[in-house]
Amino acid sequence: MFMISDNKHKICFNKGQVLILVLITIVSMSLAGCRANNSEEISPKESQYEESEVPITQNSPPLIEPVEQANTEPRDEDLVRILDYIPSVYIELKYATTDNFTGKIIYDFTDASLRYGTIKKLKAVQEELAEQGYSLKIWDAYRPVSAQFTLWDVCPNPVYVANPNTGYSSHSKGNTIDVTLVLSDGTEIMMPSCFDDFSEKADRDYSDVSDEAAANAALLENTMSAHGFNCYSGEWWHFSDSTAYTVL
Ligand SMILES: C[C@@H](N)C(=O)N[C@H](C)C(=O)O
Ligand SMILES: [Zn+2]
Repeated sequence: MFMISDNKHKICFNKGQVLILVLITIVSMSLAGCRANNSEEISPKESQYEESEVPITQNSPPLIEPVEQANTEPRDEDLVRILDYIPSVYIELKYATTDNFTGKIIYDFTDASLRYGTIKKLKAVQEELAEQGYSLKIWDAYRPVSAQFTLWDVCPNPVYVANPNTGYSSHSKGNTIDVTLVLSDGTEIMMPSCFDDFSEKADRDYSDVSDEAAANAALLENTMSAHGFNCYSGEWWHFSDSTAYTVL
């Protein structure tokens, strides 16, 4: 027999009751411990953090991050950000906005990327143009195959959009750009047509545009050509590195 007492009360327990009290105390303490451990694992703060770590979309370019390069020069076939190597170039990716012939956002990234080997050639173009007061302005560079299907759905004309059902656009190989010419301070100049103007003004026969537009288009074409780019006859803005790569 056990007894607990204060000035006014006395409570007596037999051995069985004491044993039950001890068991209840042990079970309560271990349940409290479990709850404490679990609350550490699934605290709201941590679960929110994990959700924000999943921003990758299927359209993201398969870029080689500078950190992976460990201060060494990339390999020619590495897909890298153009601005990391040619910071003076202007970039306005039309398919990252609704300001393109589809009226829709075609891909969800805003970094323009190309093969490093192609960027080296483009850098030489930019330097030569800068000496004359001009700069490149890039409208499109690496383009995922999924984006090509979207463009083809809206404009199934192989002169203006490469058919992804029968081959790949060279944009999806990371060695091709859609580019125009501007002044070094970014001022627009006369060119044969707007981007993706799918009319006769788009081709490289400049006899149907003003002398000024023809001269500017010729300067862009000749400089790109001199540094190893092939100039697509159907679109004055479309250039491919003469070095071939596979689809990414
Ligand atoms: C859609 C246009 N900007 C373009 O790049 N056309 C060529 C032919 C392509 O789709 O590769
Ligand atoms: Zn193009």
